[in-house]
Amino acid sequence: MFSRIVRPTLNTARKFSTSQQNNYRVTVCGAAGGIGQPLSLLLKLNPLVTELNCYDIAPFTPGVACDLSHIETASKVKGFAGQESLKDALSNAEVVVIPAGVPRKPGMTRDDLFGSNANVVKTIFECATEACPDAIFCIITNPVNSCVPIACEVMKKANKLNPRRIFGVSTLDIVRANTFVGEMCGVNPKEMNVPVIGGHSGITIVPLFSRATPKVSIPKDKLDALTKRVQEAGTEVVKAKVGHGSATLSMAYAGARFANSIMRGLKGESNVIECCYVQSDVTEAAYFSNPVLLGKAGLEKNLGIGEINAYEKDLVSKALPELKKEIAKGVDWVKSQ
Ligand SMILES: NC(=O)C1=CN([C@@H]2O[C@H](COP(=O)(O)OP(=O)(O)OC[C@H]3O[C@@H](n4cnc5c(N)ncnc54)[C@H](O)[C@@H]3O)[C@@H](O)[C@H]2O)C=CC1
Ligand SMILES: O=C([O-])CC(=O)C(=O)O
Repeated sequence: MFSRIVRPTLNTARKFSTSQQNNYRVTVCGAAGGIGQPLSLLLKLNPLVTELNCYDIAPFTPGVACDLSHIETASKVKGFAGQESLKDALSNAEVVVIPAGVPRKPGMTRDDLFGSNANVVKTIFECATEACPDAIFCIITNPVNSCVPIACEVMKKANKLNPRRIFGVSTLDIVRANTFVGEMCGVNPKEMNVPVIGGHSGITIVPLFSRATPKVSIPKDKLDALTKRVQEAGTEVVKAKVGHGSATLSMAYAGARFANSIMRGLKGESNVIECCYVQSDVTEAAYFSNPVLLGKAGLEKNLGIGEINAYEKDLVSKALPELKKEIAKGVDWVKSQ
């Protein structure tokens, strides 16, 4: 009997680390920040990550990498501080996750961050056109509605644009909708899946409760408040943090979930679907978030909006003018540079 028990040996540990070598080289830009640090931690724990490059302009970034490198998972962590190391940090990356840039303070809109963050995104993508043009890019930096068009325009200028590989991360909106509706209806939020479409700011965020799975019935008099809570959830956190930034921990979770889905798609897993903000012809807006099938190409298939009810159609029609304005702002800004 005892002889049949297989004990872990050094050999099996070696096998584990070898299998990891087929997985992905990931770079986090903004890795020393409020989102970047817990996001890098979650990526260090993900067996789909083989190499984790932590890049930030903050001089202590190698310290963040050193700290992470002591965690007993097989991936290798390296730290890169300062813009002169950006090219090395991005070189050969397969997945790049970008939470670099300034967060909101109370009273600001996400669009108020454009003046600081447009340039952050432009700089990273200008470097990426040389260092890792074929990587998959996951943009967290706000205003997401404008930053994704900025990234695409920079890649287009360099003749390197592949819109199937540039994503705005709106996963936190889905995570919040799942949580809020789950709490309201007595369903474990982990079991909930509420698509959220449109963009990632105020009224451009359109939760589709009619398409929630499992099916939930939300009383008519609660639907407006629930919709508004999802649309304003970022501001709820900004206010609660009283001047000390915006969502970081829930965003790190959401960013890690999205990056994990990207890597599962790259691995060839079937039926990996996430709502995300991408270049699109689904509506009159040139960028739009809705469920997409992820795969080896990045965006394998845009699944569109699907059936929505009159209430949700009205939300989409209110979202579109704002979304188009924020998209044009990003596109025009790159063209003016
Ligand atoms: N997509 C979404 O759902 C969400 C987006 N965000 C956005 O994520 C961004 C980051 O938020 P936090 O981590 O809370 O801010 P933070 O200020 O804590 O961290 C940002 C980090 O970016 C670094 N950074 C600034 N300029 C840089 C550059 N040019 N290159 C590389 N790194 C640079 C800073 O040194 C800092 O470490 C903000 O724009 C925020 O609005 C935040 C929450 C949710
Ligand atoms: O609200 C903010 O500024 C950060 C953000 O995008 C969110 O939490 O959804």
